[in-house]
Amino acid sequence: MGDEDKVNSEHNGTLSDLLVVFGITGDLAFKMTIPALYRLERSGYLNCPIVGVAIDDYDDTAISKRFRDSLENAGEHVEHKVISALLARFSYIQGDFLSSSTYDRLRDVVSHSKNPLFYLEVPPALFAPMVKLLTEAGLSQRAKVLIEKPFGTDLASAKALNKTLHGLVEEDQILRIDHFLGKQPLMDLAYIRFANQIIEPLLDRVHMDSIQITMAEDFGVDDRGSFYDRVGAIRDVVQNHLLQVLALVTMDTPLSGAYKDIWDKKVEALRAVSSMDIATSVMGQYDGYLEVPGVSHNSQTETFFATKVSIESWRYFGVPIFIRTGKYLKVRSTEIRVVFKPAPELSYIKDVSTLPPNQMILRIDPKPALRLSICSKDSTGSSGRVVHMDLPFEEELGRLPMPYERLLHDALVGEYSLFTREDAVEESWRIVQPLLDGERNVVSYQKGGYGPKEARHLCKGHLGWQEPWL
Ligand SMILES: NC(=O)C1=CN([C@@H]2O[C@H](COP(=O)(O)OP(=O)(O)OC[C@H]3O[C@@H](n4cnc5c(N)ncnc54)[C@H](OP(=O)(O)O)[C@@H]3O)[C@@H](O)[C@H]2O)C=CC1
Ligand SMILES: O=C1O[C@H](COP(=O)(O)O)[C@@H](O)[C@H](O)[C@H]1O
Repeated sequence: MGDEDKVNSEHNGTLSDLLVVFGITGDLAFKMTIPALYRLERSGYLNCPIVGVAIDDYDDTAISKRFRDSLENAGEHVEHKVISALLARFSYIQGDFLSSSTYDRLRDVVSHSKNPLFYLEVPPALFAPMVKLLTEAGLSQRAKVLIEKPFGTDLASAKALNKTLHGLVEEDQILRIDHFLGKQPLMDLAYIRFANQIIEPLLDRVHMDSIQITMAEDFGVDDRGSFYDRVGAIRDVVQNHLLQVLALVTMDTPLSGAYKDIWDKKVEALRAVSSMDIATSVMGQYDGYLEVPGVSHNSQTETFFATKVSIESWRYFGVPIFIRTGKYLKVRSTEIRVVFKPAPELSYIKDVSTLPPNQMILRIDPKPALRLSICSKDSTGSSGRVVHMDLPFEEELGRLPMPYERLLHDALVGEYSLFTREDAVEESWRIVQPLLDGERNVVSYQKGGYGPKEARHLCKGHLGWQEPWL
């Protein structure tokens, strides 16, 4: 976020002059939105009034306490000047989201705004009814509506939700959030790819063996049992986060930096991805999951998922993409790993075949960084070995904004490239849909490893899953 972002620059979206956060007393607001707004205030990026709406009665004292508790929980050092400025621009409206009187009360504030931004961080069942009530109240004409995930629960419901919303507002008034897209390394990925002659030309079937995308978590579903048990890993993180990651790794160069051009290329990339197949997928459930409060005693929900997909394009034909994610794995790590084909085994460098092939790793979490693993020769002997060239982002490139800080800022200033269009959402449901329809075979796995052993076979003929780079 640079100074130029403070004004509506080349981004061609709308500069919002009011932010209304529906669900300001909720869990997501507590964990993410309030800290993000605080950071934006501290950086001087907030220029408009903010209204929070929820059902409980909150007076100024209760709001102030909620904000301070949230910031403390986020480990934020609270500066008096900053929190005072944030609270000064904040007001609270109490009301039921399903009652038209709430929107009548909101009208007074919204009538002073040319371009309001309505952020719906509310239970997903309320997305459509709330946009309808906003529209009936005459509040949506010049507004943008920022919608949390999940957007649908399968292809049919995502299409139905899109259809309902399109009956109320235009597609370009809707911004769908996926917080992974606000992670700095994923935003930098396009730059790293397209600004480097030594990287982009190598990302093709001639040079690449495969791509591995890993999102490993070393914790379980904890207190989210009843939510997670209805969702599972595929809906929770694959359909959205990991397919967005895949689109960013494989998309072609957008025609320009305009968000619509970027969206076009991402959708094109997703359209080329094969639908996932149960035969080349593994679903697992960690031992002890059934004892988590809120989880059904005979649950078949997957807490681990691994799969292989392919891309129907001249460029990537024959390059398998391996994707895996799971709770209670050995480490917390999210990374993209490009495995290159081995160098030819010439008599001059015979031992190169004993070394792992070159790899390029983009670590998204924790500690974003880029690594190139190359084969070199040990100066004390004649044998080869693998060495790493590492670029730690924060040290080299400066402070990284948190995803919600970036996304809320972008939504406010009209930079929409990090949001998701209807066709991208529907394409990603299309890709996972066979897994939702098919007969599921969920195998158990022990905590602290890398999921069920069955997942290892997926990479047969390739390098095999690599231990994440930590
Ligand atoms: N929590 C998380 O970590 C994440 C959540 N999300 C998504 O964000 C959205 C919100 O999730 P989360 O914050 O966890 O949900 P919560 O249930 O914690 O919060 C929902 C908010 O909406 C309010 N609310 C609910 N129903 C009504 C109503 N009829 N009238 C007025 N207020 C109402 C709640 O008020 P009250 O508290 O008083 O009931 C609360 O402020 C969901 O779409 C979720 O999928 C996405 C990623 C992560
Ligand atoms: O959306 C979700 O993402 C988190 C992981 O996000 P991260 O930014 O902390 O890596 C995941 O734990 C959660 O189950 C899911 O709902």
